Amino acid sequence: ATKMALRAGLRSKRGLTGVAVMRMQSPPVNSLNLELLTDICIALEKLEMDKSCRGLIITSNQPKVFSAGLDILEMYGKSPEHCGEFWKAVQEMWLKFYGSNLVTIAAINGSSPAGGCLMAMTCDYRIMADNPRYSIGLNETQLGIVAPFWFKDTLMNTVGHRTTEMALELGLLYSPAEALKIGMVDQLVPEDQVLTTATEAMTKWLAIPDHARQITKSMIRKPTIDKLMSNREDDVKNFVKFISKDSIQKSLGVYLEMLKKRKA
Ligand SMILES: CCCCCCCCCCC/C=C/C(=O)SCCNC(=O)CCNC(=O)[C@H](O)C(C)(C)COP(=O)(O)OP(=O)(O)OC[C@H]1O[C@@H](n2cnc3c(N)ncnc32)[C@H](O)[C@@H]1OP(=O)(O)O
Repeated sequence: ATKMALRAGLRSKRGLTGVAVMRMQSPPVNSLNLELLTDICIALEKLEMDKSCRGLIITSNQPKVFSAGLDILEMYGKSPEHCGEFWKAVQEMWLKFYGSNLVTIAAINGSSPAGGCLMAMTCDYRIMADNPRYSIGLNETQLGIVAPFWFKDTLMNTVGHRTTEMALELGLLYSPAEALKIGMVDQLVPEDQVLTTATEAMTKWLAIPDHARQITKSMIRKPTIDKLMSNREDDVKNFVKFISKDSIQKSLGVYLEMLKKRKA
């Protein structure tokens, strides 16, 4: 049986029509594997074609975690062919979200490292739970891996050049308060208010005529999207070559062990 990895539906409560809520529910930590990425892309594609849908809130059904980022098990000990397929799915998710015509809001109700942070940053607006135990950021270098140029571009477009240098080179994970300070997230609220606040924020964004907002969004994001679009195949090749290196595989193995030991 196929596992439902997310729920998407159009809500009509409190006068808020045309807004879908996508809840990632891939236990234990919503790590982005091929199945979840594919489900997310298909759901977004359907919403994008649905004329009654104008906005999307993405959140998590897992406690304490928005998304643990890319599933390391999809990149560790796998064939080059598998790694290539996986990377295409990551690219697809980014392209669909970053270029979405919908108003997209991330309701970040838990930690959101690496690919989880990337996903949140593709949205138009980010609301995070004000819990100092949670963290968000692009921590790739801490795993001994390198975030590709389009991860870097997304971060730079969000927080600026100097902050990106520090954040990316040091692989920094920020507390919600720090993330707000550097502009990685836009608003902090108590944990139980993340979704309602996202709904309120959505009302403000939906007050703008769609065509004007969409053209403006595209004008700002298109150069970044085009850069990946014109380099997709090379980017896959680079990823496969990089991730297949013995030294990188070793780093990933050590990191996975560390995650397990930390738990014990
Ligand atoms: C020259 C340039 C070329 C460039 C080419 C490209 C190069 C490659 C670029 C790749 C980009 C990668 C992006 C990523 O997203 S990598 C993933 C990074 N993610 C992390 O570092 C997060 C790790 N996880 C955590 O910190 C915690 O799990 C978290 C805070 C999210 C939750 O903590 P919690 O205590 O609630 O949960 P546990 O740690 O106990 O985890 C539960 C189980 O889940 C496993 N787990 C966690 N995260 C992942 C993951 N990302 N992938 C796979 N598995 C994960 C964890 O091991 C536990 O498993 P067990 O129950 O079996 O022990």
